[in-house]
Amino acid sequence: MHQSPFVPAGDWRGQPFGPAQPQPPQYLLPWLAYTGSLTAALKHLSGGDFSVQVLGQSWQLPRPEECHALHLKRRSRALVREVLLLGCGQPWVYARSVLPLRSLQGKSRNLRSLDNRPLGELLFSEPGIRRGEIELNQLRRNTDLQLKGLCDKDNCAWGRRSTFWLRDKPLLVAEAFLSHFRPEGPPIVSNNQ
Ligand SMILES: C=C(O[C@@H]1C=C(C(=O)O)C=C[C@H]1O)C(=O)O
Repeated sequence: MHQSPFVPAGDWRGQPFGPAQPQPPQYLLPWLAYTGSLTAALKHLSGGDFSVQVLGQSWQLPRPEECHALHLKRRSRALVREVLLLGCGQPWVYARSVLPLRSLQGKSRNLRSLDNRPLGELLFSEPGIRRGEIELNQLRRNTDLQLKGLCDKDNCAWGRRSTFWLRDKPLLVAEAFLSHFRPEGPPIVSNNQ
């Protein structure tokens, strides 16, 4: 049984976080709020030394909070894709995408067989793609798994999630920025990406 390396530590919340909430580190704020393609920004930051490592991609029952976000009935199955995005050979981002069957029909069927092509390259090439609100959360590492170099001492990573609408069908994408990810500035995208 595939175990997910991360689970949400709290509730997903829109921005800005209230003063009583734990605050993300300053250097991550522009990356957590970034509405463009994270893939394109990571490719620029890594000087092109970027790759996707697929941890798992299978038809599953999404988590209750994912079903709620996708307005899915509780017993609906979805294609759950979990990846690590690596920059300069280091794991920079963990991503979990939940793709309902009804969103993977017709022209969107190609999303079923992405392999190690980045989901973002396909989504952001679609002229009609829309992105909903970005919500933030801390994701807690599943300590049953021996995934090294992913979190700081508190076993948590700051993450975000948003729903993409492709041909009016929802896709839920969550990303967590890992301990190796230490950008010196905000996301920048090269002109040719
Ligand atoms: C949505 C994007 O796609 C990225 C690539 C993913 C993948 O290949 O599974 C998942 C989430 C994103 O980090 C993006 O680039 O913004």
